[in-house]
Amino acid sequence: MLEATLCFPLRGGETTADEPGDRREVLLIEKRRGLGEGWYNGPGGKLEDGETPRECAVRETREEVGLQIDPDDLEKAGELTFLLDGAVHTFCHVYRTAAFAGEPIATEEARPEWFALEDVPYDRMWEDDRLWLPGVLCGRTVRGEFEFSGGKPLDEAAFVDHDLEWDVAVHD
Ligand SMILES: Nc1[nH]c(=O)nc2c1ncn2[C@H]1C[C@H](O)[C@@H](COP(=O)(O)OP(=O)(O)OP(=O)(O)O)O1
Repeated sequence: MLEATLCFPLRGGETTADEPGDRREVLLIEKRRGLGEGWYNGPGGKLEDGETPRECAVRETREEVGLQIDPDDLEKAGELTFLLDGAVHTFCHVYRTAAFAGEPIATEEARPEWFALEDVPYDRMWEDDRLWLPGVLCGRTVRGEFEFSGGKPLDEAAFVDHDLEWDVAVHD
């Protein structure tokens, strides 16, 4: 089983009487290699030896788009289990943060792009994202299980079933 992370940096959000509503933006990456290549997702990746999930989310966000994040500023938002043909493929820790330093830059791994929350390109993301990411972006916590079938790699398997629990306690 792989352990991995996803991180969703958020910016903006000042509302006025004239323009109420959630006007925040989320930083997504268009992945240039690896699992989910060509799709949008948050920055993230697999844990390295000896690394905590929080450290991994900070490192991957720095390596993929050049943003600096203090690990204490990450807010844990979810725990997702991705199963492939009945076996756990990846356990993924999901974080969000409104605190970071720097401007996103494109790297070999990723092209960053800010999206208004109502314009998140779910048709160009993993099929499961539309089920859990909207809640995560508006501050909720989630625990989810997502089943894929049809053999490796996971991004070519069919998404067949899911189970979600909202507003759960998630640690670290
Ligand atoms: N069904 C799914 N929905 C989703 O939103 N993200 C998923 C997903 N299945 C995997 N991921 C994410 C979690 C994690 O951030 C990433 C893992 O992909 P990879 O193994 O290719 O990692 P990386 O491309 O970052 O590789 P490394 O840099 O070598 O760690 O894919």
